[in-house]
Amino acid sequence: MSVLVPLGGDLPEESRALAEALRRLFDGLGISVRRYAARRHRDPGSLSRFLNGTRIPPWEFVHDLIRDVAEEQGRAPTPEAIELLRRLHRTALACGGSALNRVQALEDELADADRQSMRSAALVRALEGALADAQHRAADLELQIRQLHGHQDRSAAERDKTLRLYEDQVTALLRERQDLMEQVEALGEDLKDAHARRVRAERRCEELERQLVAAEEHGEGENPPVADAALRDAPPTDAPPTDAAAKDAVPRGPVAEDTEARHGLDPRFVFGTFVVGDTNRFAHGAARAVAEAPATLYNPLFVYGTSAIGKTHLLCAIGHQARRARPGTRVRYVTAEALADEYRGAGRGAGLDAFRRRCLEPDLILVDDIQYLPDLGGLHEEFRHLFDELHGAHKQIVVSSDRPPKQLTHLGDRLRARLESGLITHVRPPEQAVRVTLLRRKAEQEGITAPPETLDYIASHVERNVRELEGALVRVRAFAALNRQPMDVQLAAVVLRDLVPDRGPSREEEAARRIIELTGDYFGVTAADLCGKERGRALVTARQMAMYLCRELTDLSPPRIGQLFGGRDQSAVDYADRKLRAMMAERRSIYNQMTELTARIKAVGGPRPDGWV
Ligand SMILES: Nc1ncnc2c1ncn2[C@@H]1O[C@H](COP(=O)(O)OP(=O)(O)OP(=O)(O)O)[C@@H](O)[C@H]1O
Repeated sequence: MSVLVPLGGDLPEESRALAEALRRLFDGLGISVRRYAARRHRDPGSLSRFLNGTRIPPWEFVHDLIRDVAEEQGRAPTPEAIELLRRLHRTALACGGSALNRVQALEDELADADRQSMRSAALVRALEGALADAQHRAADLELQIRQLHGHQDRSAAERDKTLRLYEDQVTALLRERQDLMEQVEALGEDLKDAHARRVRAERRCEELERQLVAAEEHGEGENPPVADAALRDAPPTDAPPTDAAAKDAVPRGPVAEDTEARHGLDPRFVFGTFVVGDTNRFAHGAARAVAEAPATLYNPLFVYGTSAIGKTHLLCAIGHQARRARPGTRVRYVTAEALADEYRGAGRGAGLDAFRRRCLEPDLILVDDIQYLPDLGGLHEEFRHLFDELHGAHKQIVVSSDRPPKQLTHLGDRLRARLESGLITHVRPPEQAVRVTLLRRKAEQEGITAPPETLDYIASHVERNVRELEGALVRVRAFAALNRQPMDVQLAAVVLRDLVPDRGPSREEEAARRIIELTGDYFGVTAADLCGKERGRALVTARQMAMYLCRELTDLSPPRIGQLFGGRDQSAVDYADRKLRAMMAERRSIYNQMTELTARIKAVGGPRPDGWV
């Protein structure tokens, strides 16, 4: 029988809930903690801590336990049971508060995103194969048809004869060709969807990797849990400290967190922190009007523009303001991608009904990035019906996209017509004055002291994307700190040289490219693989080695190296550096490979002036 350890009274509720569920599962095994620990080669002490809620186990442990119990009882675990425990586990980690919990949660999430990315990649490959097959077959048919027509063209007498002879065949071929063309078109659409999904899954992986690196750095050596409240009440790192922001700011703390989780609005994105200029004044005005009087003026409101110019910010600001103006307003912010996931998970019958209820519940629904809404065999039509019902019930709909409705051809004419039926506003990349204000704010938040001319310089060189703009400031500051130099325009110019396009590759860049090629040759993969997104274990290690070598053997900055590796972030390069150092110290095989590879690179010779090769 299991040894039941009493749950501690002062544990966070989430850990208690998880521990209780684990204990119930464990009871299903009908053996003691000690025997189970021996069977699974685990420490009985930590097993007891998992079961009494004083430590949160890794997800693999929970998963193993589910499987063992199911085996013991002779039936497979239901997906619902697994999903329920998964949710409990995530919640417990999120509320656990320690840096270790956060790292673990991120690792779990990364593994999920990784699986999703691999599934999408496999789907893309399968669709590409099917599409190529269909196209070949269509070309084949075309040839056959032309040959038959050729027969017919020989002479009038012969044509009549051959026509009769081949008529059935030609008709059959034409029909098959028509079917194939339709198939090709459908496959092309599916492929586009799969590509988009894959890109998003990869972006998610990269984002999670960055967070993981940051969490690992932050949590190095840290084991004692941070107080829950302290963690949750901490202000967001980039919350602007302006008066306007403070006035608009959404109250934080456990209660606010709970409601944020439900309506999905980012607490930082309020009107008070939105900088208005000529390029977004109209969109901002429309957004304010909708927030003050939902479903009266512009319904739907459609906001479009390129990446990172404040669309999500505006959508969330509408949501916050509507809730503030009319407490009790039910708001929901959702990305098209999340909506699609929900639809996919809903299935048919009761699941679909629940999905519809959730969508129809809010008084104000904000759908971000509608261009990513896949059809999934019916979602476009479903969304159209939901749109009609929401609109008919005088509920406000706000939609964002990277292009105007006219160009959203894949959504179909009827859905597009609805998106066009309200007010359409275009947000353009911010002008210089707005960019400078954004930089000044960012500098204030981050405690960066930079002369105005440096901010002007950065703003005039990074024009199209606010994320990149703010990233540039952070990079200039980091570079200045590392080199103990003032943040003047000359230094900014050096750093931004890496970011500003239209330069031919420098000698250093050529050297890095050579390193990438030679590393690829060494591991039997191409340079494109190393700079690509595939994430097999062997490929990841090879990629990290190449990054490490670029860092060691060239003078390129980490951000520039990241860019050469398919536009990766500096954190990926830093992570590769740390990981490789650790691996070389621990594994002789890696040390040997690095030595051999370095020798090969040096032997081949290269363009670097100081003679490294
Ligand atoms: N005018 C602005 N005022 C204040 N912050 C802004 C403004 N424009 C963009 N930002 C900031 O830039 C970042 C990116 O903006 P946001 O996420 O809203 O972009 P987006 O247009 O939705 O991009 P994407 O299409 O890639 O999702 C956010 O931190 C946002 O607060």
